[in-house]
Amino acid sequence: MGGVFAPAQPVTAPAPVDQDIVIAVDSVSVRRGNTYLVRDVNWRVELDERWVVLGPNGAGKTTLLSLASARLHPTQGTVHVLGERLGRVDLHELRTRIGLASATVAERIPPDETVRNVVVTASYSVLGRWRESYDRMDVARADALLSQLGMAALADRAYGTLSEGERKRTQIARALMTDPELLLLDEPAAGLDLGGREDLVRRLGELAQDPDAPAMVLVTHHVEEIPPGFTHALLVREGGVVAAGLLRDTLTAENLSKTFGLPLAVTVTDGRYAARAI
Ligand SMILES: Nc1ncnc2c1ncn2[C@@H]1O[C@H](COP(=O)(O)OP(=O)(O)OP(=O)(O)O)[C@@H](O)[C@H]1O
Repeated sequence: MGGVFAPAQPVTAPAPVDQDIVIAVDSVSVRRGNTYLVRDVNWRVELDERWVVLGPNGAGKTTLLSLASARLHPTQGTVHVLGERLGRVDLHELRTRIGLASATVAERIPPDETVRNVVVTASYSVLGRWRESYDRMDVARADALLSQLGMAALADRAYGTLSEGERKRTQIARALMTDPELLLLDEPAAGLDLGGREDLVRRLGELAQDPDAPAMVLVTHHVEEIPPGFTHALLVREGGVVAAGLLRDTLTAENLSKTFGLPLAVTVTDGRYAARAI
């Protein structure tokens, strides 16, 4: 893929952390009552990195993504996103610099909206077509993104008539519409059949290997869904970090077994991971 991404933008706001650091999570806990959703987490994501966040149900993955997307404040510790400290910045403005595709965002897409409008309206931070017309450049960008994601032929279809795989690709095009500095994908392959998953993994792999694409964080339960070109992994269990770092060093049988709480064997073939119980 290539062509629709502007070269990576330097972080312009005064940065209390290193400007190459896109997400800085320092000693962060999120608590609701007596329950820790995440506990004492440290995590750093740099500009040119593509991270996968992996862990079982309830491990705290979505909570971490909510912090990274400036939708949640930590109970303890500090979070910087794109050089801005949560709690000291206009969250609405910060969110316009972040692309997010998640089930929660998807639920709010009107089913009768055309695919093109679902994508193009991201420029105005609204869901649904509230304006009568859009700049031609916005429409051209939306069409270019839809084309990259294999959705050109469906641009005029109503979103509600799409298959699950087509919806996921539309959501990703929408998340990329504002040329974000950070792209967050929460379980993008959930609910897809084998063909749909493989198609999406291939497209995300192409995106991951585009040097002009934004920093990326992808949440998943399955190592099979890690696109080639992803560089780092954060393994979480019960709100805590089991291991973090370069994918090849982190995604070991030992770490994965600890993360999922059962003995697992891990294989890598042509940049694709697979895991099975032993
Ligand atoms: N408001 C809340 N009050 C109490 N517990 C909560 C609240 N929100 C989330 N939790 C709990 O925090 C834990 C972490 O939730 P989170 O959604 O971050 O996990 P996850 O790793 O994304 O899970 P999944 O893979 O199932 O989506 C879960 O056990 C969840 O039930």
